[in-house]
Amino acid sequence: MNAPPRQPPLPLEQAQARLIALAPRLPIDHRATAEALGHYLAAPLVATRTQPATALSAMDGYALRSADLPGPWTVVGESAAGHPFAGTIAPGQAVRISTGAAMPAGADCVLLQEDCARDGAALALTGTPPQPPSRHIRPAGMDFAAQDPLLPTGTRLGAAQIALAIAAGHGHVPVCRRLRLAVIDSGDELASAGHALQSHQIPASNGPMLAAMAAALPVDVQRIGPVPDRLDALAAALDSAREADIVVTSGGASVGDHDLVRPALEAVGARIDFWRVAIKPGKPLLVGQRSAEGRAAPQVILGLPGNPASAYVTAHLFMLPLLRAALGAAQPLPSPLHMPLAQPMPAGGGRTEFLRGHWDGVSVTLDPLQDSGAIAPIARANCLVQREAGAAMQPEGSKVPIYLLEFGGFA
Ligand SMILES: Nc1nc2c(c(=O)[nH]1)N[C@H]1C(S)=C(S)[C@@H](COP(=O)(O)OP(=O)(O)OC[C@H]3O[C@@H](n4cnc5c(N)ncnc54)[C@H](O)[C@@H]3O)O[C@H]1N2
Ligand code: MOO
Repeated sequence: MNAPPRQPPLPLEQAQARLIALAPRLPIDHRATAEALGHYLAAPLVATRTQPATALSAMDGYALRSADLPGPWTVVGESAAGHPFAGTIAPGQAVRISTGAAMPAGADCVLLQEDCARDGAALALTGTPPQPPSRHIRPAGMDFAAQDPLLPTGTRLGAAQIALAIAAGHGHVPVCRRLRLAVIDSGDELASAGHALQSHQIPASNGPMLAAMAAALPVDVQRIGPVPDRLDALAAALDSAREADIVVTSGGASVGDHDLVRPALEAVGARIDFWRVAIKPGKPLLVGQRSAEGRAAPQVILGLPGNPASAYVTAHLFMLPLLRAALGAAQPLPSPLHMPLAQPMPAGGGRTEFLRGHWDGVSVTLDPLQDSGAIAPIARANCLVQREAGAAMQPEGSKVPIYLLEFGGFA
């Protein structure tokens, strides 16, 4: 049998760009805005209304004409939030006004109630008038005006973006449909969580970890496995994942006799796009694609290494960016912060590394245990620290690129 030509591992950025270019674009759906949390806008958000639609008071007090300062005035009515004053203010008149209430016609000034005294309908200035007189007025369109572009395509909808879309008049927003992700644990040594273990077994922790990482995105996860190290079993697992937009496997991606993800992919007719990336941990990462009848876009299969830290790091660098790209994110890749080291960082090796670390808000400490098979360090880390291949030793205080991890550390 001819061995496949062995390409050198791809540089990280090249591998990420190739994977993102394969991301299946999902059909667009119009979802109720209040239910679109975590989705990405599939079109720019444009205001359909003006906010505020009319000038409002920002404080509780009295609306009046600044030309009449320093008073006195006669209070002729009230403007409360949702209940505007119907008339027009004439010279010498004032209207009781509350925060968020419409400015009456003719008024151009709000006097704080703390700066005046009222006796029946008589109102007198006791403090300092506002400077400028319009200080406590929110003009019409202060926030946005109808037709204003508010958010670009690819913006993630969090709480504030949902508030803006609702305020801008969008009861529904265009977003992709939810993504279908299949996560396959593979390895003869794996047992499902909760099962009694023999000494040669370990709990299958990667699948739940990867599903949890995807949970913040609009993704429905199908968990498969643990699947034994047999070609037919892996091919059957891949077959049961045929409806998924994206399949993520963990384990069996390396060069051992029982590393069968690659042959299984070939057995189910997938095309391997690339295998191996020059990063540590995570080198044996595998990317393939398969087309199927009735499928608009080929399914992407991402084979992550089995070592838990390798799976965790590659899920941050590849799985989440792939999911975000498929969901229409403008910026699918994570961006680093640059933070000072609390300790010297030893020289780099032959691959770009992602060390498990802890940022305490001031500086970054590297975890003493960097074995890619260790789970405790990924659970206490709140950041990944990037060290370039061949980097010289970096002294304490040097700024290094770090990637913050959600739910990281003991916080
Ligand atoms: N001769 C070589 N050996 C290895 C190489 C190499 O280049 N030459 N690469 C090493 C690197 S780097 C990595 S990373 C690992 C990855 O191997 P696999 O992706 O084939 O993973 P497995 O061998 O199946 O498992 C590795 C390790 O992880 C544990 N594991 C697997 N799945 C899970 C899971 N779902 N939950 C928890 N733990 C899991 C598994 O028990 C093993 O301990 O290969 C090196 N070898
Ligand atoms: O690249 Mo492997 O992921 O070092 O352990």
